[in-house]
Amino acid sequence: MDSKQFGSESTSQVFIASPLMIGVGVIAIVLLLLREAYRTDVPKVAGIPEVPGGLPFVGHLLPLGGRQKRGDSVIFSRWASKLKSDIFQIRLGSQRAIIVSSWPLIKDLWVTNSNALIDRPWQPGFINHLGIDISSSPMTPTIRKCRAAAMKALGSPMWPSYYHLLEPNSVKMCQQIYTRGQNGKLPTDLYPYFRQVVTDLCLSLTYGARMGDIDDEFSLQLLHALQSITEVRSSTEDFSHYVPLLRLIPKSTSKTIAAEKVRRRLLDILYDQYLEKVAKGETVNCIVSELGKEKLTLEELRGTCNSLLQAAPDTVASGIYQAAGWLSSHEGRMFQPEAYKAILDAYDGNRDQAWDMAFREEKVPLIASLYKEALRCYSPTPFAQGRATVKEINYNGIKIPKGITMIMNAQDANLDPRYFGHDAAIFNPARFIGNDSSLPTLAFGAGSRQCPATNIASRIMYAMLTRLILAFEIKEAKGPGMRQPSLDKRDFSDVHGLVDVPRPFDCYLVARDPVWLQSLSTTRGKKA
Ligand code: HEM
Repeated sequence: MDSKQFGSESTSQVFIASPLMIGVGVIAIVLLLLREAYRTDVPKVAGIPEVPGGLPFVGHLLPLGGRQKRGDSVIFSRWASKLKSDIFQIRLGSQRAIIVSSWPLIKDLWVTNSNALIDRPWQPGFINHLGIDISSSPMTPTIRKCRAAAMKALGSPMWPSYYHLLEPNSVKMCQQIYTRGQNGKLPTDLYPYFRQVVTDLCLSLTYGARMGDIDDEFSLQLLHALQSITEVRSSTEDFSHYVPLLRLIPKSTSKTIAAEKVRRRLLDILYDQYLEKVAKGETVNCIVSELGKEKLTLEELRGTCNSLLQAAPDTVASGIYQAAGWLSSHEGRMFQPEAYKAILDAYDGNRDQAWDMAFREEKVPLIASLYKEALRCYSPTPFAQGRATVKEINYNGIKIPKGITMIMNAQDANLDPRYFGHDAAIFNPARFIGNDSSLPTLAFGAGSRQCPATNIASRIMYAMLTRLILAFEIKEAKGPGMRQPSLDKRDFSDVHGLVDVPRPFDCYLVARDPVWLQSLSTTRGKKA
């Protein structure tokens, strides 16, 4: 056989093999696509209605993730009404999820069956870039240890060591608002102020750092990175987190990877600063200094710190901000004199004492009720955060299988007239007076993975609102270019991930007593 012959034979062999291979390939791909199109991690659950119209591959993802300029809670709520059912199932790509929207059902499942709902669903393409992350991980032994360390750092025995941060920061905040806003002549956006106070606390309790220790650019970069990660967490925006086939397409980078790189670099700087302080002989009390004592590895400690820093700034700031937005509205302005009087009455008219005690006790039922109502009406995390079952639950004869995603529609339940009465849609600041329930709203979730910061976040909200009302009259900023607060309970944010960041608004803050305000010391009470 000459070389020419050999060449032509080889070509014809390839020519014969190719259609066969292509045919087999096409059949394999079609079969794979058919299998993938409707495959879910857990089969359809009998006895729970499914939202009709689920598409191949993506299931019910299409209207979610803010693609209709509405949060997932609002879409869930529409589906619940259409199906006339407080419990239904959907397909998030290949992830089957059960959505629950009534208070009694959520209580039965999240609280009564707390142990069965202790895991979090895995969000591939997100969580694998974050390292240890309490909020998004199943309850592994590592997460259990980190969560215990977080609970300890956030527990009430630790609060006295945080007063020396919160108290001066909130004084500084009020004095800055007064000066920069020229005592109500210029409009003020309160959000950055609230976020600053909470971030400073969290930096201190995690890495022993302060916002003041670091320049503005650093804080802004850190806050931006934290917010970018929060926007992706539990979000249905990115199909590839739910559709396995899409994860086969290589991604050179993503928003999460970029934000995590920045977050890691900045937190490494904070960690190095901590080590420098220790090397100089300073005593720094923070979570990182517990290394060794808590039997956590360095990576676990960092994971704990990152999880707290990640969860805190926007949630707490969002809660206080919406309360302040309502206070600046027409109804809120009518309420302010009553709130001011209630605070003074609780302290026999002693304004200094009322100011001093704001972080130390919740003595004014009306203010406690105000922050709870703000959290009810404007839940910063409207669909809490998904859970995954670790065992089968038999619920009224329905078998909810192990491994399924469970999502509470906290926003819907918080606004449910069947639970809160005919005026559930109205912001009533006195609603929670006399209600000492340990679960007044579902803003912090419920059960085994309820927010570990529920109490401290509530106290911060209480104290910040008390001080704001003592210091200022808050007025709506009207006129050209002025932004009004978004007070629609189901539409106050343009961010549709896990945390709703309220739309910005302006207000005027007029000091009730400028001399008194300026006389306040950033230590405690009045300047000497
Ligand atoms: C008003 C403020 C806050 C709100 C509305 C809020 C809301 C929530 C919600 C709904 C969850 C999920 C709960 C569940 O699955 O049942 C959660 C979890 C969590 N929150 Fe908060 N949170 C707030 C403030 C904070 C703060 C200040 C921190 C830290 C300093 C924090 C740290 C965490 C952590 C670490 C988790 C994960 C717990 C786990 O998965 O075991 N949160 N939060």
